[in-house]
Amino acid sequence: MKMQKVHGSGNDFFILDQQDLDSNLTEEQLRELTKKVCDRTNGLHGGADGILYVQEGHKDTDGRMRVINADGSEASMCGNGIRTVARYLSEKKNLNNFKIQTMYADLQVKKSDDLANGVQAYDAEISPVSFNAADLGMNIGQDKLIDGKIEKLSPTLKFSAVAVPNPHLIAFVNKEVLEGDTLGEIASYLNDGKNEIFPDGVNVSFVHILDDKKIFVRTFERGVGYTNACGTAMSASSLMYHMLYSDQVALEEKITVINPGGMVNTIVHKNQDGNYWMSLIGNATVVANVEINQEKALAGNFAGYSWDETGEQEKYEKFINTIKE
Ligand SMILES: N[C@H](CCC[C@H](N)C(=O)O)C(=O)O
Repeated sequence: MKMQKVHGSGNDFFILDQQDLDSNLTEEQLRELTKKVCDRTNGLHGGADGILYVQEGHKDTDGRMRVINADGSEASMCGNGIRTVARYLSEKKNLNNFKIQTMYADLQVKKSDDLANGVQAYDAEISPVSFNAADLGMNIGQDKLIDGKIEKLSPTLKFSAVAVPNPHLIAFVNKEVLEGDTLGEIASYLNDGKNEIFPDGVNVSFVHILDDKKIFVRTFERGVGYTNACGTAMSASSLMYHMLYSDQVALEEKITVINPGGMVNTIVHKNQDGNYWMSLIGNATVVANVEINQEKALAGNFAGYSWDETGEQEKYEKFINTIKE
């Protein structure tokens, strides 16, 4: 079985093309394989944040992406991941501008200018966007939450909840709170599988405004925990930045989003129907091509796999060092 180890802004995944399977996987096997492969301690070569499962897409698309989190749960979307799947399909089918089928939408993706030597980039549509509690799986006694309090979570912080379409809870904070433990405490509670506010969990992000049109986003992801970056979270945070600080950033203006794993650019759009959607532009790095015995991997036995590095990771790290200066 072949896979690619990839990342977008340091949010790392294995891409598994259904065509490369030794034998078809049941739904349960796909979840089990993901949990075993992604385990940071006993997994494949240091594990990953999830598996991006690629299949043939339906009409008017050139592929389908399913997102399986490291804990085996399935998500409706992955912003960093879809850029890497866009690159995978672009190179496999010689495409530059096409659509990828996801759980709730066929999303436009296109190759973007390299960010630096050897750092390829793609531009992905992030949509649909909803503020409705039902789309968020949120129970707070009201239908929307935009810059409002959830007293049970914090007496001071104000939150916004938006589905893109996976669910995000976002708070704008100062540097001290950004770097503190509050994010992990709130997110661990909301993803404990027992709380009544988000019974199905939620991705939680703290956002700190660095400068005009420049934000830092730190995310604790549903189904994973802290990640280097979360593409849908950075897109959702950019939308809330525009909505709550429209004096700083208007529609169609490029926002620079810094995260622990690197950076992306985002643009907030509004279509004729008045619906928001975002562009998420950032790296799509292939770290290595991997070959492993499928049956062994399903049993969590990773002896004897092949790991063929592309050399792109060191070019990505060189690029990151330039933006951190
Ligand atoms: N953990 C997310 C899915 C992965 C999203 C993230 N990796 C991204 O880049 O958008 C969820 O359960 O909704």
